[in-house]
Amino acid sequence: MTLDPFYLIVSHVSQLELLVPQGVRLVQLRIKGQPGEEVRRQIRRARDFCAVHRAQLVVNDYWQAALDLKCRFVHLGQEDMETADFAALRRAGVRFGLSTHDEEELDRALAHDPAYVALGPVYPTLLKKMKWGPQGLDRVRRWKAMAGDTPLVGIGGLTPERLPGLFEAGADSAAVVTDIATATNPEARCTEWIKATRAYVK
Ligand SMILES: Cc1ncc(COP(=O)(O)OP(=O)(O)O)c(N)n1
Ligand SMILES: Cc1ncsc1CCOP(=O)(O)O
Ligand SMILES: [Mg+2]
Repeated sequence: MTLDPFYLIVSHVSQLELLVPQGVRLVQLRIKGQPGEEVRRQIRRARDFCAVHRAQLVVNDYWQAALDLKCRFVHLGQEDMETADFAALRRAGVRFGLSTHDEEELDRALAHDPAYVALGPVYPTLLKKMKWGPQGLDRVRRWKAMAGDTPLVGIGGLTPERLPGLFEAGADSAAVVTDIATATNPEARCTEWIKATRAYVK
């Protein structure tokens, strides 16, 4: 499976509705700290919006809601993997991407035959406190070699300026939250990302 090289991550469906029409092909809805009903309302809205705009929606964390609402793709972290029903996801044909931060996690993730593995944080991130320091581009290179045919997503502290290094190191896709969410003009910044990643479409 080929992944678009630009992987946008948003925290609310309204951001998705603002940015996807710029030409985003791969977008994750990463909702935190909301009641279940609100989460499902946003997932439903994102699902329908992405279908109209031919963007691939990835639902973060809420794999059961994704199954119930007939979404096709989820992202799971290591803790999420402990509770996820992989058999049910497979039966429903729901693809999944998995977070990894060290080699043990990478081995565990690859054993599930995911649609991609993500490595982060490649650079320092402001989004959340993490127990891992910046992984760096050598680690991206190593992950690419170990992941074989499984696509590799880089995440954490990415900016358009950092993309050539990331892709040269072997990443297939670059995921971003902060650089776009905190931009003075997120739409314009999103367009910059789209332009900066087009050369890496496979
Ligand atoms: C593409 C991508 N990579 C990594 C993550 C992080 O997932 P996780 O470790 O479960 O942390 P939260 O995002 O749930 O806080 C991601 N969401 N997307
Ligand atoms: C959720 C997550 N997982 C690894 S880094 C990260 C933060 C997102 O990256 P950024 O906000 O720096 O673009
Ligand atoms: Mg998670």
